[in-house]
Amino acid sequence: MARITLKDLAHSYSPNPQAPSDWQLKPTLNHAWVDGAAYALLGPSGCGKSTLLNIISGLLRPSQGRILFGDTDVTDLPTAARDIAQVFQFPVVYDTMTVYDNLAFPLRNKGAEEAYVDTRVRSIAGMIGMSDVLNRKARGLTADAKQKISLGRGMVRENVNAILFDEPLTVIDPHMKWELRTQLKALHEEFGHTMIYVTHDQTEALTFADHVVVMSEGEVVQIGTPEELFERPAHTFVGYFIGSPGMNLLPASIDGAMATVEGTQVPLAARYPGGQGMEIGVRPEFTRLVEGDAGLPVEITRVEDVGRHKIIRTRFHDREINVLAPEGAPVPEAARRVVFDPARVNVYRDGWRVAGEGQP
Ligand SMILES: Nc1ncnc2c1ncn2[C@@H]1O[C@H](COP(=O)(O)OP(=O)(O)OP(=O)(O)O)[C@@H](O)[C@H]1O
Repeated sequence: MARITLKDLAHSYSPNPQAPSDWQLKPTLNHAWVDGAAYALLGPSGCGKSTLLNIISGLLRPSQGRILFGDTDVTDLPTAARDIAQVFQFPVVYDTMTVYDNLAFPLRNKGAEEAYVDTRVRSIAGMIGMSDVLNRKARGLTADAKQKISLGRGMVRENVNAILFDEPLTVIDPHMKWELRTQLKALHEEFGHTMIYVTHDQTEALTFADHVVVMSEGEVVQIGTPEELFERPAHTFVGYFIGSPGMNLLPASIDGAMATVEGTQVPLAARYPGGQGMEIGVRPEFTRLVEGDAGLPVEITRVEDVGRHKIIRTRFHDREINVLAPEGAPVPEAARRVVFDPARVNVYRDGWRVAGEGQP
């Protein structure tokens, strides 16, 4: 296992990049990813997740910068020399081999002793729920089962530098996804591999990873724990992209501990520097619909029942403000204002979070 360092990294598929949009990974990425941690690369389609993963795996050489595993510079090493395991979107299994032999393959390939192979294969088979079918040929198994074998093969070697997963649950039945995500997390906790997991699905990222790397348009906009991304999104993109629905964002002017939105004052929990291009952001979880004269005047446009919660969609001038209310809570007829929990309001300038006085 290894710490992974991205040093002054950038990538363009064009041979002669000029404009910022010519860079698929914008100059420059500098990060050190902790040995033994589980990372998710999360972002919408086209933001550069696979490009970054392919640079880490050695399928792609970066246009600029270096990549280190521990203290070893691997930038010029091919994939085979990087000692990594990979799990792709679609199953990579040998149909004519048994499940057992498929799982054993990466170990035998490295010349492992058969006694060790046997212990390891049985342990992994137990964790992916395939102990009963070890002697069956992979041919004829469902796509789900084959992808479980792929996950098992990715996990079977103990001494890899990292395990890379590229949208590995795409072919898995929705009801199995939850189970496999949970199993992957358990496998990570048990074996402590450095894992990097690419997904555009926030639920997958947030349940699997200790550290979520949020990407947008070729940039890493935040690396944080699921809690940090929820509580303190570093960029409005993170606030909006993560959460269901995402963060409410409103242009505002800021004066000390008071924001003004379309002429209405909104109290903040700390003093902030003012400036141009300011916005406040507050999650629907910390937004309430109230009666009376305090708060932002809104019109309720729709109420959606989504299981344990209700999403109340409201309109404020030309913007939507969403309110999350408990399932059973009535929507008061006379409620025509929304208020925010001041401690949960984040302030942004030009899209980036500004810390209030005394705040992290
Ligand atoms: N071989 C290539 N040549 C040119 N452009 C490419 C190539 N591969 C990817 N791109 C472009 O680079 C950008 C980033 O693509 P990438 O596949 O890394 O994104 P992603 O976040 O993994 O998206 P997805 O989830 O759709 O795979 C996209 O605009 C894509 O069109």
